[in-house]
Amino acid sequence: MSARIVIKIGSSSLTGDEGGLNERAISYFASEIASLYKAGYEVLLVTSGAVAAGFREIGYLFRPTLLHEKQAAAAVGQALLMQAYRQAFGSHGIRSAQILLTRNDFHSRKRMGNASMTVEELLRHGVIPVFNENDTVSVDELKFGDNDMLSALVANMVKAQHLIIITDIDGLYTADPRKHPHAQRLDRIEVITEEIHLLAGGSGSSVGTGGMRSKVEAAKVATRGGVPVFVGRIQENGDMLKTVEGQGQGSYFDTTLSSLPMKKQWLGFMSTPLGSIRVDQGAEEALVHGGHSLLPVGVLTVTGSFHAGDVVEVLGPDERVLGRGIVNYDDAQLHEIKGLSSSEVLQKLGGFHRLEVIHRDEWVTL
Ligand SMILES: Nc1ncnc2c1ncn2[C@@H]1O[C@H](COP(=O)(O)OP(=O)(O)O)[C@@H](O)[C@H]1O
Ligand SMILES: N[C@@H](CCC(=O)OP(=O)(O)O)C(=O)O
Repeated sequence: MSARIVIKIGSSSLTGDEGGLNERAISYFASEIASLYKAGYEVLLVTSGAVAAGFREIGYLFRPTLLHEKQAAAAVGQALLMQAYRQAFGSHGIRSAQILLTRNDFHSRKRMGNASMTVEELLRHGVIPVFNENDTVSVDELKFGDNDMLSALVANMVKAQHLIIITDIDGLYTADPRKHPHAQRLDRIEVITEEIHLLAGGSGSSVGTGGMRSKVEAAKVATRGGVPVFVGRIQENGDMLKTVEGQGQGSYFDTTLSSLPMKKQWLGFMSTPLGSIRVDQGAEEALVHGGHSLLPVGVLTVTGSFHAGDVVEVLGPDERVLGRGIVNYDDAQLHEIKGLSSSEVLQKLGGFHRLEVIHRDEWVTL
């Protein structure tokens, strides 16, 4: 199988503050992608830009901020975006296809399976799948918002060899260089620590959404799924191939030593938690560092309404998210047994129940 590359292009690289599509940029990116394609890579594109491309045509003076206005602008702009890519790829003899997804589609393993089969079929026929969020049906609380996370989930779904996130800046700096001109670029990031997260700020332009923060989040998800990530800029002929070969202008994020199997990727990054469980310091230590299961004795508080088998989020004593797991009790039972020792739980519920609240095999540290 030839190497698979997922490329994400942000709004800031495709449009200016005044909106509308920069056709020159699209044809440049298409020719760079065509060079990868012709070199034998399987390419998948995740593109933003629908809202930015459409808002002027609909009559808004600035990029809208209200959900229904963004959705209307995206409905106009998505067609313009696909038309531009279709033409640009077509001039290199390459066909393209549109795939619109929502966060919800990743929650359901069945829908993800269908999306994945469609993508495989397109690739088999040499067609480049072009993804964006399905803005019309995404509701605020379930939106990707920016496409960085969408690109990470797509990269994991297709088991890509690289995720290339193209933006308007040449990588992650020690601070936003628009505000801190002396900031230094980080060329290689082996582990995405809390400090790395703190370096990354929001968007610097009025058309971009997530800024560097959402790119680092996305890099974390992709690298934990075994996909190395590049975040940076391309601007000259041949830059895309150079970037894939490790010579790009930007930051490279290495994969983690033990990448998560698909089941745990789903649990950690795609599932919907139906409640949360706050645990004490000892339980946090056991779960996060000790590789142990969560026992009732460590549970402090329980929120939400869930059944055994559902996904819940686990918080530390300070309410920081520690991870997610599949819970073995429903919320009412858990309220009854929280803080109890194992023998007290056995007395209360009898010996037929699994003792662990979350088994370590069904747990992901985030
Ligand atoms: N530490 C940082 N290093 C580099 N860029 C940063 C940093 N923090 C914030 N940014 C901002 O992130 C912007 C890129 O994100 P964004 O505007 O969302 O682009 P895109 O539309 O490509 O997703 C940069 O232009 C920059 O202003
Ligand atoms: N789905 C939206 C993405 C919004 C957006 O700005 O994303 P990004 O440029 O990746 O931060 C669109 O196409 O306009």
